[in-house]
Amino acid sequence: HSFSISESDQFARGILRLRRAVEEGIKTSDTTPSPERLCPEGSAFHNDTNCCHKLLEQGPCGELQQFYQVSKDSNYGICACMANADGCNKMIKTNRMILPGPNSKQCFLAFSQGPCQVGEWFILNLQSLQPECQKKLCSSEKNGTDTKVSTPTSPPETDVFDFTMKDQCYKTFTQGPCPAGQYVQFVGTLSPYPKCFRKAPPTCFSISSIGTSAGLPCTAGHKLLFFFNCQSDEIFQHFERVATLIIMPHAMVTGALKGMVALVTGGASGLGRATVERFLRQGSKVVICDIPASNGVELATELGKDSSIFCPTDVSQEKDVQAALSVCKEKFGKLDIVVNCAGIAGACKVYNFNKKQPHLLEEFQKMIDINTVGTFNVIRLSVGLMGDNKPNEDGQRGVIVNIASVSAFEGQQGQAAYTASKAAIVGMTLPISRDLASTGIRVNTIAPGLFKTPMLMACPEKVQKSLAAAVPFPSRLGFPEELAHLVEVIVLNPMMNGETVRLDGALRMQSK
Ligand SMILES: NC(=O)C1=CN([C@@H]2O[C@H](COP(=O)(O)OP(=O)(O)OC[C@H]3O[C@@H](n4cnc5c(N)ncnc54)[C@H](O)[C@@H]3O)[C@@H](O)[C@H]2O)C=CC1
Ligand SMILES: C[C@]12CCC(=O)C=C1CC[C@@H]1[C@@H]2[C@@H](O)C[C@@]2(C)[C@H]1CC[C@]2(O)C(=O)C=O
Repeated sequence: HSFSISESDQFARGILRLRRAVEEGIKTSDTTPSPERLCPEGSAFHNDTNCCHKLLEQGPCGELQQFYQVSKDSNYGICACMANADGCNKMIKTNRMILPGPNSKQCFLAFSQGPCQVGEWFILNLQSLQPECQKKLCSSEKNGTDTKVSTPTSPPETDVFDFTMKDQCYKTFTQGPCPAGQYVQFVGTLSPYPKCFRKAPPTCFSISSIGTSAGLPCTAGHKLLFFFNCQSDEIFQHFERVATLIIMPHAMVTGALKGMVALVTGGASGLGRATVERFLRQGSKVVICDIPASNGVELATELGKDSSIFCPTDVSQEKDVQAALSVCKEKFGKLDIVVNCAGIAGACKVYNFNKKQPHLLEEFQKMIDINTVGTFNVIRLSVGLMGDNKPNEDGQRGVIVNIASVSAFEGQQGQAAYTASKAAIVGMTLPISRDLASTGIRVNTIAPGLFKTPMLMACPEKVQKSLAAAVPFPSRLGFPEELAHLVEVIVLNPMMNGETVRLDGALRMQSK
């Protein structure tokens, strides 16, 4: 028999089959290449595992997929070869060490599958080059003749960084170079040398690409997705889902909005902020409108002054919106997209029979003022600027996306004001789209269900849980990024006009 094994990503399995065949005494033809030679370019065969292992960038450890760990207070390091090749479950054990120092013993936390279990401390002994595993943490007691025994109270932080992408940080959810549950930050230019944090540092952010398991804390074969900004736990939870789902098409960066200019109200928080970040990732410029007390200034600085700008705006005020539009024109020259995310919520019954107190009229008016009048105000003023755009081949000059709520259809108890304010947005969508049709401006509305944003997080935790449990599938709160994805889809689909779309996991809200 001769075997022809393609160099696909199934290569590892192919080799195992070949080996088994050889063991079973089936003769291979003379032309059958050796397993070593079957390894695709960029990988190397390893006898310990019977697999081809992908090669990483040459790091200080040599040829296989490796991690290099250096203790906080010395140059002592260990190379742990833990290439877990596709289709191959075995780990290559640690077999090399770089110990450029005197005879020494030192404690390390095993953070990858090396000779010790993850989470165990081990002592490196230069003479034997064999680590001893210790169930306990290192103490300050002297261990052996030579002395340098660190007493880490937290896992050692590496101080060598090298990675292709910009600073980023995410929580490890599988056993990677940092223990699960800790945050990892990659910095630098060449290879995956991590820094482990117990908590995310205050600002850690940035790339937007899909990585693979190679060298990253994700199980082999899984894809790992990096998002912009990982300041909040929401994003980390998102990562966990990505790891289990393997792919997340809605997070792909396509550059589809390149060259466009967008104005997002309520852009400093929650759904608005996710939309701002997505738009920037997809190549557009963004004017972030939010109230002066928001963190819009810091956000725009963090996201980049060339492509974003914050305008302090109360959407219900004509002069504020005019000022934001002037800034938009001055800085970016035009306006293509408006997303009306600004909004407030609250809960108050129409009459409190215990206190004999009616719903405050000002409260009702304020809700309508911001949610409804604000949305209308931004639309009526911004279409003037959009109308100046040169129409595209479809005659389109701009797109408006409003954010209402499923409350517009199923308002809960205490939601008279909020529901009225959102139902009005749904109601105005069609007539405004008709008003603007001849100018080539589309208007659509999204009615979100329950999304994990500061607005909903303001509810008691018990309420959040019961609200999330009421969502049929997926039975959880939505991620702001999922809403932002729909905004982009609406912007990109030229036939989508005059419509309100629910995004709610089939939720139909109950009375309370
Ligand atoms: N989070 C959720 O479950 C849902 C939210 N929505 C709607 O989505 C929109 C965004 O809400 P979230 O991101 O969840 O809340 P959020 O509270 O995180 O964000 C709302 C933003 O609007 C800003 N804002 C409030 N009043 C403003 C004003 N007068 N002018 C300009 N900006 C103002 C706030 O400062 C804040 O940054 C709101 O209209 C909300 O009603 C709808 C359905 C569900
Ligand atoms: C009324 C809710 C739930 C009960 C509570 O303790 C507090 C609330 C105030 C914020 C409301 C809550 C719920 O009705 C869902 C909405 C209306 C929330 C504000 C946004 C909200 O998530 C939404 O619009 C859902 O469609």
